[in-house]
Amino acid sequence: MSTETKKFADPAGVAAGFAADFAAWFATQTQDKVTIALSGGSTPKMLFEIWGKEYADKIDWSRIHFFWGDERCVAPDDSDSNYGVAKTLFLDKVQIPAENVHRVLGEADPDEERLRYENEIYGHVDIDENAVPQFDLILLGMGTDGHTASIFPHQSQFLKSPQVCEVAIHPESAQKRITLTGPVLNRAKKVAFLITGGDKAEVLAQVIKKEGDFANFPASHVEAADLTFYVDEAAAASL
Ligand SMILES: O=C1O[C@H](COP(=O)(O)O)[C@@H](O)[C@H](O)[C@H]1O
Repeated sequence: MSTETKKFADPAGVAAGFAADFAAWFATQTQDKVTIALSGGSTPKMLFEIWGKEYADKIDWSRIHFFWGDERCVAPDDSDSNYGVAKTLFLDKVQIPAENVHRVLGEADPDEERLRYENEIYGHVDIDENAVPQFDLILLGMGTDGHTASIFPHQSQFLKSPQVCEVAIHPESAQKRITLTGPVLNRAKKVAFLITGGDKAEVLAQVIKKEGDFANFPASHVEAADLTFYVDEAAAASL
């Protein structure tokens, strides 16, 4: 297992740094189909803008199949939709076949969609000997409460779920979400966290140093074979 932390001056540096590493990594991927689960929230927006503007012609997007690590149970045109954000900033700006974009149907019944999305993943992603899907790359973020994907501290049982996806509930808004579970995050060939902002510094330090309250933060439990934290100086202030 290799874990690395890459520090950049600011959020723009994090996005540009990850985009450059991503292009170099993608160039090493020889398989026909590369499977990637995207993160949501605000942090990846700069990355999506960079992909849409600077990498539209530099990456063969048609070889990539995109999924989501988590999605809010809202319509795709809702400003809360993780898919909607990626579509506007990036997917609409690159040459990618519609069938390569595997969105969570946030507008559907969450329990039915959880199962449908699991099957969608099983239909396109390599499966290991224990029936756990193995994405080539999973992008993650982290909330100020240490949640990652939509695995929140009050639903930490999802870190060990036998299912591919679970229906999560946001602790404050009670918004339902569909999230990948811990075993799927940990089975990915490569995981990259993008984390920015001083409000995440204390939690990030505990997650990376495995100190203090780290065990209560779901992000601490991501232990993929190849794990990199892309952080800005503000988030890294307590490292
Ligand atoms: O709700 C979510 O939160 C995390 C962190 O989001 P951010 O806005 O602080 O970047 C995100 O990684 C997750 O995908 C998202 O749905």
